[in-house]
Amino acid sequence: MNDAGPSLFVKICGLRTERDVAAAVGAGADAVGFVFAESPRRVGADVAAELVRGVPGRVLTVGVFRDQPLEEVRALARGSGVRAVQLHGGEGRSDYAALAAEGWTLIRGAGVREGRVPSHGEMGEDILLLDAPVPGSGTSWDWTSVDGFGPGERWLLAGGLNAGNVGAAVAAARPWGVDVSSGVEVSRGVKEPALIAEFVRAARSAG
Ligand SMILES: O=C(O)c1ccccc1N[C@@H]1O[C@H](COP(=O)(O)O)[C@@H](O)[C@H]1O
Repeated sequence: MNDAGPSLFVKICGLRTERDVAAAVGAGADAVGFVFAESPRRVGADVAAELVRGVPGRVLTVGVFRDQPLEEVRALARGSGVRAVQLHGGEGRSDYAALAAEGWTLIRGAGVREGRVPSHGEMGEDILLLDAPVPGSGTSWDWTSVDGFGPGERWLLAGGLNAGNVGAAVAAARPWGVDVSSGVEVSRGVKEPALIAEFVRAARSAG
């Protein structure tokens, strides 16, 4: 995985077509996400596998799940060939431990409610993703409520980001990386290459 180093790690999520993947990879994204949870962005394992094959090794491929049985997560992650699993539901420590033992990089999606910011590593995740309470909804939250992550802690800021606000969000919260879906779409589930390029540029110049 690109360890981001001094520059901001950028993930583009909810890709559904070869055009989306080409736009994200061409713009210089560090990670691309494929949604297997209930969503207008949902893809099946076969479509995702085809898309994953077109992603260069320097880019982390991520499968996104929400409240799905562990067996289903395993089957979709294996079938698609993603290298990381992002969990957004009520999965427990034992689920994280089982998936970690099988070698996936684990991202924990956690909603920030009423300013309560979860701690990094509570479930044994590699990367914490702080999001709005409803993931993938394009809703933002109070980024200034984040305080106290150490420089070595890998956490992604997500929720309602776009090229116009990512600079201010990064300045306020100082994340390790950022993640976007709705903010690079022209309509729900439909990505726009120009918005992806603009987002990556804005994020990179902020971080
Ligand atoms: O995108 C979805 O539909 C989705 C469904 C279930 C879990 C997570 C989902 N997406 C994640 O939501 C955030 C950001 O979303 P947005 O930019 O506010 O639209 C991102 O982490 C996606 O991976």
